[in-house]
Amino acid sequence: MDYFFSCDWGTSSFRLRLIRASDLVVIAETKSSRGISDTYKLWQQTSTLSLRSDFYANIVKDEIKFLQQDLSMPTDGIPVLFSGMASSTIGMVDLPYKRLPFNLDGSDLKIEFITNSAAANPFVVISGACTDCDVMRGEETKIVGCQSLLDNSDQEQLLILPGTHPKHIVVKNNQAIDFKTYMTGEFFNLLSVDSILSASVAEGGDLDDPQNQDSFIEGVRASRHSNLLHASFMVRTNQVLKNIPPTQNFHYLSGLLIGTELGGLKPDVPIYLVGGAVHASLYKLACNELNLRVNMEIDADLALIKGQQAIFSRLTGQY
Ligand SMILES: Nc1ncnc2c1ncn2[C@@H]1O[C@H](COP(=O)(O)OP(=O)(O)OP(=O)(O)O)[C@@H](O)[C@H]1O
Ligand SMILES: O=C(O)C(=O)C[C@@H](O)[C@H](O)CO
Repeated sequence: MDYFFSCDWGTSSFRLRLIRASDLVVIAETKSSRGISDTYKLWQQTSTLSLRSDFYANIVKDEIKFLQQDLSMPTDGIPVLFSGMASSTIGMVDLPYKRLPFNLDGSDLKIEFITNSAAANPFVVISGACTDCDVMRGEETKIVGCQSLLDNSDQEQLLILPGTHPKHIVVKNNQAIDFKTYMTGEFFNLLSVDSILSASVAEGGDLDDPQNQDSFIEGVRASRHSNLLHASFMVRTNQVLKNIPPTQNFHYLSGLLIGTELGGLKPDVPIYLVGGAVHASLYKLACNELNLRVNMEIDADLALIKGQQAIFSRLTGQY
């Protein structure tokens, strides 16, 4: 089998890609807002009608059908590899975590094959990892995909994975040994969409615009010397008292939250930034302002695909 479907089913979005395994080329992809959080709420509203796993599997089947429309090749039988919240308490199946440490080659992560006679594609679910007090689902697969780029030594390296629940993962000797989760992306969303501050922020301003960049850096600086609960209210007073435009305020809030997340990191530990283009620019700017050294930037989508391929090929001996 020279193809696999890569499914990254996160808290807030669903991403499905058809991958050619030999060279990791993305043949087709789709992204929707049918994240696990909304899917779970939807299933609860209709729970008398279907089993949870069937309800989720039907969404995947719909998305494969959608991708199939523009494809000139059959996709029946191609395995779907799931990472992320698909294996969580609110996901398709609830799988136990691998307790840290885990090996960066993916050899000790937990995997489950789901057999569903009605599905044309076998499902393979990669479970998450945990410590005594923290959990991750999805990021462990990305870390496996980063392995070849990391330094296999006893020096600690810090992998920062921005997103809804950013992770700071400590790696050494080819193992992930510790991590911490931050609510940065979720707080950003709650504050900018659901709080009183929503009236004072607007998306859409470019970070390359010097005024937006200055506002972002002002937010990062405020995170160093001011209390978060006080400094976040400045988004409102910036607008009410100083007429700061909402697009600039958006960047101030972003800088404030990202700066708060990064505050307290040790400057001597090399950082590997594993994110998409938008987050990478923001985090690089914040690290620069906080005198933190970014050793390397790694594309998070590619890391995920490489990680899934590595884990699946260990299981099947294929690819
Ligand atoms: N300028 C910004 N500053 C801080 N956070 C942001 C900014 N723009 C978007 N975000 C946050 O980034 C998150 C979305 O990014 P991304 O899609 O990479 O996250 P993810 O973790 O992969 O998502 P999922 O929830 O599907 O797992 C949202 O939580 C959003 O609030
Ligand atoms: O395992 C869970 O239940 C999580 O909430 C993990 C979550 O933080 C993801 O790692 C990123 O969204």
